Amino acid sequence: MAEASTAPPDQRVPESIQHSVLAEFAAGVCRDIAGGLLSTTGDDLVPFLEREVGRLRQALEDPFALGEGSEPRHPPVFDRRGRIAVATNPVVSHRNAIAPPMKLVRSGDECEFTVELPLQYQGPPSKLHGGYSAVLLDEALWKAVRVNVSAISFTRELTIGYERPVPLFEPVTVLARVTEVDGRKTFAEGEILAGGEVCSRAHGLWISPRPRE
Ligand SMILES: CCCCCCCCCCCC(=O)SCCNC(=O)CCNC(=O)[C@H](O)C(C)(C)COP(=O)(O)OP(=O)(O)OC[C@H]1O[C@@H](n2cnc3c(N)ncnc32)[C@H](O)[C@@H]1OP(=O)(O)O
Repeated sequence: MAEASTAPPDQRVPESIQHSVLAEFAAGVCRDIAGGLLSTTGDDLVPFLEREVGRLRQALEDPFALGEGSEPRHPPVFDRRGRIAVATNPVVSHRNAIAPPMKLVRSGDECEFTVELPLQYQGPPSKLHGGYSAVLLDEALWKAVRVNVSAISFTRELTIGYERPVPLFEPVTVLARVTEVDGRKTFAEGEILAGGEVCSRAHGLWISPRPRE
């Protein structure tokens, strides 16, 4: 049996829409298993796992039925050779089981995302782990920089203020915008909101690398 490759995805065999749909479905099952392992105890554990494995087995019996008449939930990105690029991003990619995934709902001067965090992101009871708030904000502010500045930039500084806990199990909004562009430096800010109230604020600096000599 072939082992899972650790090579970067662009070195793998070409993807199809159907493979992409199957992989996204499998990632969704993995997410449900990750959350369920934390909320399912005692005698409920075995039936829970059987159910989840059954969902995967059913999909594998007719893998391409999943894709019939449907588009991947995450529109495919094509590489320079016209192949589907595998989106590895650990915050927004539907194919990455670690990603919640956070969804971009508006893009422009301000970027808006929505996300609902299950139990595997818990810090305080029923609240989001603070480190994960920083992950969401890093991604959102980076996206605002990416949309508004042509050169690719990387996070140089990120400051987070935690004003209220971010709740799990309900939709929260993440907003981000650029505040200043100064040569290779771009400053951005943003917030996580729940029920219309700001829970966390972030500001930071993104820098595009110096052009190679
Ligand atoms: C294919 C891609 C897909 C990309 C896909 C990405 C997916 C989304 C990821 C989300 C975003 C991330 O997490 S990105 C990953 C996390 N970040 C990283 O790994 C970045 C690691 N850091 C770096 O690689 C580097 O530090 C860079 C490239 C960011 C900057 O390098 P550099 O060019 O050498 O920078 P440096 O000279 O130190 O600073 C540049 C200028 O900024 C000034 N400066 C530095 N800090 C500050 C500061 N706090 N406030 C004001 N100014 C500052 C300096 O004085 C200098 O001014 P002057 O002398 O010019 O006047």
